[in-house]
Amino acid sequence: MTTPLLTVENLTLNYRTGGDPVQALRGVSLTARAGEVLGIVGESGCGKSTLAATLMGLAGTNAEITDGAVSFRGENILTAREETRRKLRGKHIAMVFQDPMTAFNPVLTIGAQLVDFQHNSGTPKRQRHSAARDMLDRVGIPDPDICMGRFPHELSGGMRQRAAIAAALLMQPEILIADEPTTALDVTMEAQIIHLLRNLQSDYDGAIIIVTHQLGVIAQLCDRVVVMYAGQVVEEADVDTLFHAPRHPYTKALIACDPASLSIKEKRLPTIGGRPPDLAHPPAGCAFADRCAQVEPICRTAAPPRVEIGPDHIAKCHEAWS
Ligand SMILES: Nc1ncnc2c1ncn2[C@@H]1O[C@H](COP(=O)(O)OP(=O)(O)OP(=O)(O)O)[C@@H](O)[C@H]1O
Repeated sequence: MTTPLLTVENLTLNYRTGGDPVQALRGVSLTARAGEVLGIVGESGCGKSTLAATLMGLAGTNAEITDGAVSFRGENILTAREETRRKLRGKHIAMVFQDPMTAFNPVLTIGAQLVDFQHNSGTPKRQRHSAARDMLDRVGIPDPDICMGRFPHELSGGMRQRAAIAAALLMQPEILIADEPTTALDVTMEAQIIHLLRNLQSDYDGAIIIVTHQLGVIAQLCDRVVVMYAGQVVEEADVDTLFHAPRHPYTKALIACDPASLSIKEKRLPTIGGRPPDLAHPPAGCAFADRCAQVEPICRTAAPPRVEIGPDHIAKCHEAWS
């Protein structure tokens, strides 16, 4: 097993609101290892984006981390000085967002921005220019020289996302976090970006973390998967085990109720009856109990244990063995 690059331990985060705090992350633990693609999947509101932002040291201003650690190569990002965090973000951990426009300044050309993103690299401008051009080529932009002179709005959505991936990769980060990288794209573009990310993975030594609500993206891209529900990790497994031998009733329901969702054409997670709990008042027992087909009385009163089903396979459930 390779050493973890990033370790998240018992991460607990509340959003301060006018009323009771929203408990967006409730004891999240996971690891991302060099050379793997880790998927984080769950329905809207389960805490995926909060987790991704916190991994970048970018939790919102009303977010309060009340417990836990996020360690990159052994250093806790959460307690590091802002300068260290900025360096980590610029050089070691990069992020690609759902809307690639957010990666770029609309009034500067793609080339000017890609050159500028490397300003801390210490290399001369001409070298940065050719590194930018080569990276656009590597992410499959057909005419990188022309693209360098274009403004962001002059590119199609798919090309813009490629350019955003190029921007993220320019500093050769050890961790690439992609938050819903294909959600804003049409099916054809989406397939192309998945293909690109899969190809990148083969010659990338770092870890790629994909945050998505699409099981199809997970199935096509990931080595290992973390399933989140109501601010917690409810199951973690390698991708084959997750799809063929899921142990948490939430994962089972997602997969069983709509096998077609494994196609990337399906943009939504399959719907299962009921709704997740209000994270300002999560229940004492299992957060999934009200929607669970296997619910037992204990599920309503006691928090489920973290059960180790096998190597690298855990499920947080009272009924994980049934
Ligand atoms: N700034 C904020 N202030 C208060 N509550 C917030 C804030 N941001 C997110 N939340 C709440 O925290 C919980 C987790 O939200 P988050 O956006 O991380 O989930 P998500 O799984 O990424 O959902 P989506 O896919 O819809 O973005 C939700 O209940 C959400 O309403």
